[in-house]
Amino acid sequence: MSSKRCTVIGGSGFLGRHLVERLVDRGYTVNVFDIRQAYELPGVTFHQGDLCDKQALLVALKDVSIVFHCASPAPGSDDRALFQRVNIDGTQTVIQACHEAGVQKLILTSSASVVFEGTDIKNGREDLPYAKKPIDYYTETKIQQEKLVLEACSKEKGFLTVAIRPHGIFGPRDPQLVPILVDTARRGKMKFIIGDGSNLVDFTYVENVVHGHILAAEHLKADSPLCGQAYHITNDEPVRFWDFMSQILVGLGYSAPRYHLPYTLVYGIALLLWLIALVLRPLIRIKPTFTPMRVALAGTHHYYSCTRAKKDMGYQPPVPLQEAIVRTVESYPHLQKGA
Ligand SMILES: NC(=O)c1ccc[n+]([C@@H]2O[C@H](COP(=O)([O-])OP(=O)(O)OC[C@H]3O[C@@H](n4cnc5c(N)ncnc54)[C@H](O)[C@@H]3O)[C@@H](O)[C@H]2O)c1
Ligand SMILES: CC(C)=CCC[C@@H](C)[C@H]1CC[C@H]2C3=C(CC[C@]12C)[C@@]1(C)CC[C@H](O)[C@@H](C(=O)O)[C@@H]1CC3
Repeated sequence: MSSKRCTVIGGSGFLGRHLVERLVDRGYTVNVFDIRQAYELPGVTFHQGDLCDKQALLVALKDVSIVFHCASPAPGSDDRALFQRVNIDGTQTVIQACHEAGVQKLILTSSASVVFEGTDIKNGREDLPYAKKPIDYYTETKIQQEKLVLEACSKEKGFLTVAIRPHGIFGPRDPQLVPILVDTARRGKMKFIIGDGSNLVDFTYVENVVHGHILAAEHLKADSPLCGQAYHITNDEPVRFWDFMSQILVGLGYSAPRYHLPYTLVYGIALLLWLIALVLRPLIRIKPTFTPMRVALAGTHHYYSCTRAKKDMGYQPPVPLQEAIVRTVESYPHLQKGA
């Protein structure tokens, strides 16, 4: 079995597609497994299916030595049952299918948010405990998913696993950060800075996240320190949350937020709106823009050390933050003001 045959589960998604493109450039033979086929690429074989379906997965894992698992329901979905089914039960199915297909390495896309509880994290390392009170179902199930994958690592069975924990991925084709930001600005809701605006955060360019995944796959060996470990992958350039948002907004022709609102006030309002939405759910579906999670992410410090990734796999982010912002802004001409 060639060590350059791999399957990307979730390969139609934002991160997954960038990963697939890079793998192809590096001479890998790539299968994509996803519930939808979003594009076509020479040399890539698509398998459409649900990762909870082991038989469908087994077809896509045949003769493959590396599996990248970067599928997940969208974090904004509030569907607890879906998160449980895909991120927990589905990941168990992925592990089982890897065993049956003789896959040697599984690289999971986890998230740095598995340790975030809505309060400041400054230069957080991987040995921080998992969040005891995860801020949403997405995070709750990402924690369980990461545990499952890391516990499955077995040198005896010849099945090695590692988890990559990116934070705040952005870049061309991102369906989330920039589109939500622009939509919020177009509705006139991006005038305010939550808190004093000094909170530092990691935003990570998608190509750097891809680089971290490929390094992890190539360094994961039975005698390497990567086995069964989690790694933060960031741009290693924490930035003020509101400076980052302002740069994207101004780059796209919108005004930067200017007026300050106290963090506790906005968080309280977001919590109240979330409760109202929950109570009214049987009658009407309301999706507030400023959820408690978004307010917490916008008003606290959350940046992470990637010293472990530098030491164990020689990670350095190839694309610096300023260049990444410019490339991202240029990639969204349709979201420019007035477009
Ligand atoms: N975007 C971020 O800021 C960020 C940060 C940290 C971690 N992550 C993680 O990175 C991974 C990729 O995120 P993304 O931003 O590219 O999301 P995305 O929504 O663009 O991609 C996820 C892909 O998974 C697929 N998928 C969902 N359910 C599936 C199922 N049951 N079976 C098969 N495929 C399924 C979707 O069709 C989609 O193509 C996720 O695991 C996410 O938790 C994302
Ligand atoms: C206040 C406001 C409405 C800002 C608009 C931008 C937000 C939509 C955006 C800012 C930080 C982002 C973020 C995520 C989603 C989009 C944001 C809230 C994640 C929660 C997505 C899931 C990842 O796993 C998280 C991670 O650990 O990287 C992201 C954290 C940052």
